[in-house]
Formats: sequence, structure tokens, C-alpha cells
Amino acid sequence: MGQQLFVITGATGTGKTTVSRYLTEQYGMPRVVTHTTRPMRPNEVAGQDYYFETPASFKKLHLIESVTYADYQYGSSREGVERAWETSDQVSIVLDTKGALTYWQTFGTKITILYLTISDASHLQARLQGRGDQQQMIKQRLASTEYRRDLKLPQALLDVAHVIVNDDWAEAKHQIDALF
Ligand SMILES: Nc1nc2c(ncn2[C@@H]2O[C@H](COP(=O)(O)OP(=O)(O)O)[C@@H](O)[C@H]2O)c(=O)[nH]1
Ligand SMILES: Nc1ncnc2c1ncn2[C@@H]1O[C@H](COP(=O)(O)OP(=O)(O)O)[C@@H](O)[C@H]1O
Repeated sequence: MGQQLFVITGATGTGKTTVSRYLTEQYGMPRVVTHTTRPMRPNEVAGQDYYFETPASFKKLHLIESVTYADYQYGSSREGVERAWETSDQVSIVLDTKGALTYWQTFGTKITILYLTISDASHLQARLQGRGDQQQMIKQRLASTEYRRDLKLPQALLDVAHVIVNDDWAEAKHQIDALF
């Protein structure tokens, strides 16, 4: 099959990180660690969940793409992808939909896109609270244009992405297992 990159995308709280962890545990697939200027959440580990950057250190990085999401910067490097591919032919990366589009245009057939969604988006706030996000961060996130944008799969990815409905985790896992 050769080198493959599984891009996990979707709105905040839909389960992108949960899916990426499952792919690591179940399929031994490492995740590409990306960079962000957002503050670290409780339970996050620097260098494992993200490389946490200051605006100044972020500016110095050599990134293939970067985005602003709810007022913070996020970005990924080709070196990060190559490094993950050194340990496994199949790796995953968690991106917003804008990044997913860029990766599709950059890596073409090496990419498989999983788009996470949920039938009733009003449940997302409770999921973010359950995750332990600060109330102010949740408000800022849910008010962002990026959040609203990512609730819908971009037109250009309609025929490309595999849609996983994550209303129920056991059910979502079945969909992922069927795909693999
Ligand atoms: N384009 C792009 N998006 C990223 C990158 N790293 C993380 N993201 C996305 O940025 C958004 C915000 O991430 P995060 O603050 O961890 O929030 P979460 O989605 O609620 O877990 C999510 O859609 C991530 O998938 C990156 O390097 N590039
Ligand atoms: N199907 C589900 N039902 C209920 N809670 C879920 C489900 N999937 C994930 N969660 C929980 O929702 C929260 C957000 O999931 P997460 O994977 O961090 O989302 P994302 O990375 O897309 O922001 C986490 O606390 C996670 O454990």
C-alpha cells in the first residue's frame, strides 16, 4: 500500500482526538504532532499532544500550512510527516477542514480523509465541558467562524472524505473498523 496519511478532520468536540488515539491503540498508527500557540489544556502533554509555541517561536517554523483557528495559530511541517512515516507507513494527523483541503491538494493519493460529525451539534458544548475545557475557551471556540465552517464538509471534499457519524462511540468505532 506504501505510505499513507489519514487526515482526521471535523468540528471541535466531534471526536478527532478520540479517533486518532484509537488508530494508535488499535492499528499502531502514530499521529503527526502539530504546532499551536493555544494554551495547553489540563491533561495535555507538550511534544505529545502539540508542540506548544509562542507567537514568536511559531513565526520561525518552516510549515507546509498554517491556519488561524478561534484566534490561535496552528501549523504542520513536512518534516513532521516524514518523521512519522519513518516509524510507520500508515500515520494520522488531526487538522481543521482548511488544512484537510491543503493536504489533499499537496499529498494527493497518499491521503485518506475521515470527516467526523455528530447529528446534533448542540451536544458538542457538553462534550467540551466533559473534556475539562475552560468555559471562556469553549465560548470563544463555539463563537468562531472556523467552528461554524467545520460543521460542514467542504464542497471540494464531498466525494473524497469518509464521513463518520460519532453520536455513539461504539458505533463510530464500527464504522472505522469497517473502513480498515
Ligand atoms: N490546518 C491545521 N489545523 C490544525 C493543526 N493542528 C491542529 N489543527 C486543528 O485546529 C483546530 C483546533 O484544535 P484544538 O485547539 O486542539 O481544538 P479541538 O478541535 O477542540 O481539540 C482543530 O480543528 C484541529 O484539528 C495544523 O497543524 N494545521
Ligand atoms: N461518541 C461520543 N459520545 C460522547 N462523548 C464523546 C464521544 N466521542 C468523544 N467523546 C468525548 O468528547 C470530548 C471531545 O472529544 P475529542 O476527541 O477531544 O474531540 P476533538 O478532538 O474533535 O475536539 C472528549 O471528552 C471525548 O472523550
